[in-house]
Amino acid sequence: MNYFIKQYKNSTNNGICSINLPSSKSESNRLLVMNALSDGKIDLNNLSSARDTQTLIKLLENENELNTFDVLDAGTAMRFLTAYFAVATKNEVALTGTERMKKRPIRILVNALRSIGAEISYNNEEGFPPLKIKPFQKQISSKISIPGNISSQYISALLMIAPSLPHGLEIKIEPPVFSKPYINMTLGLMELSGIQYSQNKNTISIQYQKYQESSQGVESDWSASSYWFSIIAQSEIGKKVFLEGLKSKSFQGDNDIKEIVGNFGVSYKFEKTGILLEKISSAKNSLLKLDFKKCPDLAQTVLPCAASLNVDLEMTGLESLRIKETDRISALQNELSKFNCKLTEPEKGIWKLDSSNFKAKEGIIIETYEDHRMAMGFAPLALKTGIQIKDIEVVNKSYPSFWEDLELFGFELVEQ
Ligand SMILES: O=C(O)C1=C[C@@H](OP(=O)(O)O)[C@@H](O)[C@H](O)C1
Ligand SMILES: C=C(OP(=O)(O)O)C(=O)O
Repeated sequence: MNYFIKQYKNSTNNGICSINLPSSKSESNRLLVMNALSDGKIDLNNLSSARDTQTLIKLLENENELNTFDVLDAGTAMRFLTAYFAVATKNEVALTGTERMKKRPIRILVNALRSIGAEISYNNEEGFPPLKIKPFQKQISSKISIPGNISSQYISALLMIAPSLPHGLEIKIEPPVFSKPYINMTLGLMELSGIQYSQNKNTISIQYQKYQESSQGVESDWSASSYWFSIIAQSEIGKKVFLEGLKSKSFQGDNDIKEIVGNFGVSYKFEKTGILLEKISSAKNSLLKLDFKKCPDLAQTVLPCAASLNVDLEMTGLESLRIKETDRISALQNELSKFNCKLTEPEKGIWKLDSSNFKAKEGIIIETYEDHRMAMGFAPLALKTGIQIKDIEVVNKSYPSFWEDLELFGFELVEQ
C-alpha cells in the first residue's frame, strides 16, 4: 500500500504533541542474545516493537523446535545469531533471510568464527547467507583480528559470545573503525550484565565468565527520533514536539542527531520523561560538513532534510550505506534527484549534496527500495508539498507506529 501525505490537517494547532517512540532495536537485540547466552538470567524490560526485535524474540523462543531460522531483513539478527549458534547450538541449524539479506556480506564474521573453531558453511553463494551452522566442538584459537570498516555488527556479535568461550577472546579491530558507538553499546550492555573486559586501543580482551543476573530496560530509539528532528527542522518557528523515553546519557550514537539538526535551527531540552524539540531559527545556509562514520543510519534523515532547507552538505563516512537494506547511496541519489538535488562523490570518500535548486513539485512519488529509512527520511518533505510514499509497510522493520504518529502530529495521510 502507498500513502499520499499532505501537510498538517490543522496548521493552527499549537498544542505540544507527545510521541511515544519505539524502544531501541539495537539495544533490544543485544539484550536478547545476551539473555539467551546466560540461559535467561537477564530480566528484559521495554523491548522494541520493531519487527527486527519481534523476529528475534520469536526465533529464540522457538530455538529448540526450529532448524531453519529466518531473520527476514534484520541485519543484527543475522550477524548476532550466526555467532550465537556457532557457539551455542546443540543441533545443526540453517540461518536465512530475505533476498536482500542474501546479498549482505557475512564472510568476515564467518571467517573469524571459523578461526576459533566454529563449523559454518554457505548454502548458496560463498560469503553470503544462507548459512549452515554445526554445534561447536573445540576452541582452537582465542585471538581474532577483524577489519573495522565493513560492519560493526560482526564485532558486536563476537564480543557477545566471547565470555562463553572456554579460552575467552582477544579481538583486534583493524582501523578505520566505522559505527564505533554500536561497539561501545555492546560493551556497555555487557558490562551492565556483569561481564568484565579490558581494552587497549583497538584490542578488546574478554575472559571466560558468566553473564550475571540483571534487570535491563531499553531506552527509546534515537534513530527513530531523527525523523521528528527533521520534521521540526522543516516546520515554522515555534513548532514543538515532545519525544518520550529519550535520555541525555545514551548508548546510542544516533543521539548525535540533536547536534546535527541544531544547524537547522532546532533546539532541544531534556525533561524527566523525554526531550522537547522546538524550531527556534532558520537553518544556516552555509556549507555544512558532516561525518556519518559514527551514525550511518542518520544519513537518510539528514540529507532530505538539508535538501529541503537549501543547505549544501560535504560528507564523509557514507561507505557502509551500500550494504544495508538497499544500496542507500543510489537510493538517495535517485529520490533526491526528484527534488532537483544532486548527491555526488567528487573525490573518493567525500560526498557532496547540492541543495541549491531544491524544488518540491506536487505529486512526487518516493520509492522506498524495501528500506524503512527511505520512507521515514523522505516523509517529512510532505511539509513542502504533498508527496506519495510507496510501500508504507516498510517502516515496520524499526518503527511500526510511524504513520499513526505522523497522524497524531497532524499530518493527513490518504491511502492510494
Ligand atoms: O549494531 C547495530 O545495532 C547496528 C549497527 C549499524 O550497522 P553497521 O555496523 O553495519 O554499520 C547500524 O547501521 C544498524 O542499523 C544497527
Ligand atoms: C541498517 C539497519 O539495520 P540492520 O543492519 O540491522 O538490518 C538499519 O536499521 O538502518
